[in-house]
Order: sequence, then structure tokens, then C-alpha cells
Amino acid sequence: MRRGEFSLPAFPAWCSFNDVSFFDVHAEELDGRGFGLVADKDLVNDKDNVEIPTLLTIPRDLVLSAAAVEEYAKVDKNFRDLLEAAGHQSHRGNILLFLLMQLVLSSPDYQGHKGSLSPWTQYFSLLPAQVPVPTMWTEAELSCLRGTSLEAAVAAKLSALTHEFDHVRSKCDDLPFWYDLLYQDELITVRDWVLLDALYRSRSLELPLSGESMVPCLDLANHSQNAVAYFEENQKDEVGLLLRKGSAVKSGAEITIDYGQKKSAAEMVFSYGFLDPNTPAGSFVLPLEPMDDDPLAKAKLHIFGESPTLKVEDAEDGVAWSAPFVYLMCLNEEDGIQFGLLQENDGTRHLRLYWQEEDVTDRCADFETLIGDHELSPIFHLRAITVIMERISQQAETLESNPAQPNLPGLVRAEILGTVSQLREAELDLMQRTLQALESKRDALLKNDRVVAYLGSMEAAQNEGLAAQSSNGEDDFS
Ligand SMILES: C[S@@+](CC[C@H](N)C(=O)[O-])C[C@H]1O[C@@H](n2cnc3c(N)ncnc32)[C@H](O)[C@@H]1O
Repeated sequence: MRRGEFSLPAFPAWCSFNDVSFFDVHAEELDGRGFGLVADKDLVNDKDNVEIPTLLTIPRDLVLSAAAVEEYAKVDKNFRDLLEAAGHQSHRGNILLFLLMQLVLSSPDYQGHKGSLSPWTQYFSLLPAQVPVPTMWTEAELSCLRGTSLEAAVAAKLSALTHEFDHVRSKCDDLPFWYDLLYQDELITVRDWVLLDALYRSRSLELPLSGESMVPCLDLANHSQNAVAYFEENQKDEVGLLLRKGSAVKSGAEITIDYGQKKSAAEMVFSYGFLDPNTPAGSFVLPLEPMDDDPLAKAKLHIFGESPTLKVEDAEDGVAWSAPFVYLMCLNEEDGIQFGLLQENDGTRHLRLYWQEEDVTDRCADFETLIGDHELSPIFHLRAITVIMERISQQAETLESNPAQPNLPGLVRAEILGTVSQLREAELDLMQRTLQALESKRDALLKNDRVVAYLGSMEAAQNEGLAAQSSNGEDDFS
């Protein structure tokens, strides 16, 4: 659907009409970052200042929160119908539906009754039509993610977005207002839904009182690792942007906030579409799959209940990994796991998981602890480490053998190529350091007495089997 128009010169009037106040700061179009906030004069907040300089205040009733969506539903029938039919699934989903309503009301493609306009209706047109997050990249740009942890994550997100949009659409076929837009005129498409999701992901923030919200005007602040400002929700029913203690900003310089020190490189790219220079990977998450030849694979996945993953992160004392499913993956019936069906009094039957004959269904993600006092515990750990090493090696190989630049030059925007190249380097570095740490763990386990004895007995059993085969004259000359 085409976007409405709301240019920056008209913005001060909107702010004054809606009681948004800027103090010595204004919004401006910046090179390569869209809009941003810029200081009108030199600003300083000395360490011993008692009063913290406020840069921007936004009344709480402009904040797009869960409560605001419910309030708006009371005054706009078309939105209420949409929310009743397709909403109330998640907080994020409700906000996306609200944004969809604003997209319609502000679009030149919509010529119908304007209903109840909210300050957001006009503000929505100020939001970018393109967000540099991967869900909005072209096929050629997406192909640059091959081998990174985002390859699977972005594919899953795109498929979830299509599914969500189909769900919304299917729930609206008997609502005349929405039927016209979604079916008859096909003005709203899945591309609009992808944009609304991208806007929400890149602009929502966590407020202490209102929860996850979008805050108009505050969402014009760009990110920096060396942010000079921070936001807070105060007791005066406002959200404020304030200058950090010890910060000084020159006239004409940008006012930035910190989007989250703890976010990994992959999360930054996924949620905001850019990376600070020299950002380390921090962490990555990869999907895990049960072994191809495991007859219990389906039962294991069912009992685990969620898509299994491997998370690797840089910790203070080296690299750390967590993959609760990997232990379940490596254990089989001979080790002591069993599945059974439990019939309830009402006749329903449920799959249960047993470890050493104890029902551990509710602890299936805690096998690392469950195997702790088993005599073969070091063997199980060795198996888990081997699986994790294989998974990371395979990922690192894919990453290295698929360069970021696709065959057809010119199809990938330079800034996206730069961001992906940085992500690839950072993740490869973390993968290589993790493999080194895992190798040391594996080598230590291979020296463990129990492991040595176990592997020795396995080898002896194998040799006996071979000897028996050759004395039975079973050599295969075919
Ligand atoms: C909350 S919005 C900030 C305002 C936004 N620039 C606009 O035009 O409305 C977040 C988006 O701004 C851009 N952005 C923020 N900080 C950035 C930075 N340090 N470098 C590049 N882009 C940045 C990214 O596109 C990000 O998804």
C-alpha cells in the first residue's frame, strides 16, 4: 500500500499540537542513517550537575503500548473488528495490527471514511518505507548471509511473517472494511506486513511502566556505543530523553542512545540492520537436528517441544555453549532412555520420557544434570562435544566456502555488503575460537580413565566381531 506523506518541515507543528517538546535539539535527515536527533547548541552535563538536562519529552498518551492499543480499539470500530478477529495473540501482534490501521488511514490509496484519527496516523507517514533489516533485503542480499547464524533465522522469520499475514487475512474475510482492502482491491499485501514488523522490531523499546512500546519522536534517536543520551519514563506521565552525566555534545552533533550493549552482532543486524565498527559476534545461535539414523528422532523432538538450538557466546572466562537437546540427541535405548505412552483418566494419551526408568519428561532439557552421576557420564559428554564440534565445523565450512559477494555484482547495496562482511568475520572468529576450546575439552576427555577403558572395550568387541566373521568365511568378494 502506498505510504502517506509527512515531511520534516511539517513535523514541528505536529509536535506542538501533540505536546511533544524538544529542548535545544531537532530532528534532521542524516547521511546513511535516515533521521536522527541533532543538538542546536553545545550541550554539557557535568558530572557534578544536580539537574540533568532534558532534551525531549513525550506525553505518555502518545506511547504506543499494549494499553494504548486497547484504548484505540474503543474508539475505532474497524480497528476493534480487526483486533477481535485477528488480534489478542501477542502484544507484538496487536501493535502490528494498530500500525496496519494507521497505514490504511494515512495512505493515499485509501479513499474511505477516515474513522478515528490518532496522532499516530500522521506520524506513521514519517516512518521510513525501507528498513535495512534482513527481512527487507533482496534475494541477492539474503544470499550473502549463507553460513552465518542469520541464514536460518531470517528464513524462519520470513516464513513466520507470511504465516501471520495469511492468518490475519483469513480472519478478515467476513469484515467488509477489511475484505475490500485485503481481498477485493488487494491493497494490503504481505510486503506491508513485513514492513510493519521491521518498523516495530527496529523502533520498539522497553519502558519500565508501559512495557515494550513505540515512542514517537524518541524513535528518531540513532544508536551509538558511546551514546550521549538515555531515556526514562517519569512519574509526570512522560517519556523523556536526557543527557548522560559527563557527556558533552557540540552544536550540530548527533544525540544518540544505546540500543543495548549486550546484543550480539547477529541480533543487531536482525533487529536494526547495521553494526557498529569492530563489533565482536558476542554470541550466535544455530539450529540443531537429530541424527539421521536415530530411530527415536521424532519422539525426542516431540518431547523436547521446541526447535533445538546450539547457543555459543563469549563469556568472561572464555567461550560458553549451551545446547540442552544435544544430550538427548546422543543418548539411546542401550544407555537407558525409553519412551512410553501414558494414558490419562480422561482417555487422552501422552508421550513420556524415562531415564534409568524414572519419568523425566519435564526435565528433558536438563540431561546434562541427569547424566551427571552415571558411570558413563564422561562418554556422554564426549559424544555431546563431538556433535557440537561437528555442527560448528560444518557451519564454519559453509561460511568460508560461500563468499559474501554473490556472482552478480551490483545487486547488493554497498552498506549491506559491508554489514554482512563484518558479521561473517565476527561469527567465523567466534566459531574458530569455540572449536579450539572444544578440542581441548575433547582431548582432556579422551584421557579420562573411564573413556579410555570404554573405548578400549568397544575396540576389543569390534575386533572379536571381525575375527568371528572371517573364521565363518563371510568375506564378501562380490
Ligand atoms: C529507532 S530508528 C532511528 C531513527 C531512524 N534513523 C529513522 O530514520 O527514523 C532505528 C534505525 O535507525 C538506523 N540507525 C540507527 N542507528 C544507526 C547507526 N549507528 N548506524 C546506521 N544506522 C543506524 C537503522 O536503520 C535502524 O534500524
